[in-house]
Amino acid sequence: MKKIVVAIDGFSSCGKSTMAKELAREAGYIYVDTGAMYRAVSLYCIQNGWMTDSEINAEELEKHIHSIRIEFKPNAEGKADTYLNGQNVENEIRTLEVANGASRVSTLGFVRRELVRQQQLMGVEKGIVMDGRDIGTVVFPQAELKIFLTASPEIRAQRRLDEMAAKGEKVDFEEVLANVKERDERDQTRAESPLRKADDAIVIDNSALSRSEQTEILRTLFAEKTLD
Ligand SMILES: Nc1ncnc2c1ncn2[C@@H]1O[C@H](COP(=O)(O)OP(=O)(O)O)[C@@H](O)[C@H]1O
Ligand SMILES: Nc1ccn([C@@H]2O[C@H](COP(=O)(O)OP(=O)(O)O)[C@@H](O)[C@H]2O)c(=O)n1
Repeated sequence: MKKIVVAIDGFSSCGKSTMAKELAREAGYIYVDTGAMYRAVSLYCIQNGWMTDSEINAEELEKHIHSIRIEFKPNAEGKADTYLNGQNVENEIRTLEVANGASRVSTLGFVRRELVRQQQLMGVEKGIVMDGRDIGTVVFPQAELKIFLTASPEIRAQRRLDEMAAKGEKVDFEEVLANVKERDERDQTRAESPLRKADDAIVIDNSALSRSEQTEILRTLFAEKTLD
């Protein structure tokens, strides 16, 4: 079976990482959550006091961009946790505040260039499933399988709310919905690598699909692309 690159892009909280992780596990591929990388940069800015509600200190961030080390290491359950300069930040990066900051730092060209460079290095040997916003358009335009995942904003907000509630976090639906819509809007309208469907991407709307149904669709597409 030939090794390929699988690029999964789409809107916030629609299930990209759920399907990407599942496929990577089954195929024995590396899985990379590029959103976690933008979230780690966001957390780094917050920790250093470089991000307020209205501004990002882009000058300081640019000076330090090469000192930000992001790694993924398996935890006791075998899932990859995100590390920022040696610290496990997997839980910290999943807040709405960090998500919002991620969508703001991701508009900066020098941030995107550095993270894209690292992502391309991770995929040189193929055998990788990567999810994000620009994987099929910018990071791996030659990816053999490209998916553009979507679902209605209300369904996506409810899924994210359920996930946060399961972790014991108290957030309200309107707050999560506003966060999802604001990030979608910023992702689609930014000048640098805006979120858009690659011309050769396959669109999957999973609003009415279960996790296993969406994985089955992906599994079938993957099998077709990896036939020798
Ligand atoms: N088809 C689905 N039906 C219901 N919930 C789903 C489905 N796919 C994913 N989820 C859940 O939705 C939430 C967001 O999924 P996630 O994979 O983190 O999205 P993304 O990577 O696009 O942000 C998670 O809690 C996940 O378990
Ligand atoms: N390849 C990527 C991945 C994420 N991002 C940005 O990073 C933010 C967080 O990404 P994420 O994938 O963790 O977000 P969710 O879909 O999990 O809510 C997004 O809102 C995007 O603005 C990006 O610009 N490019």
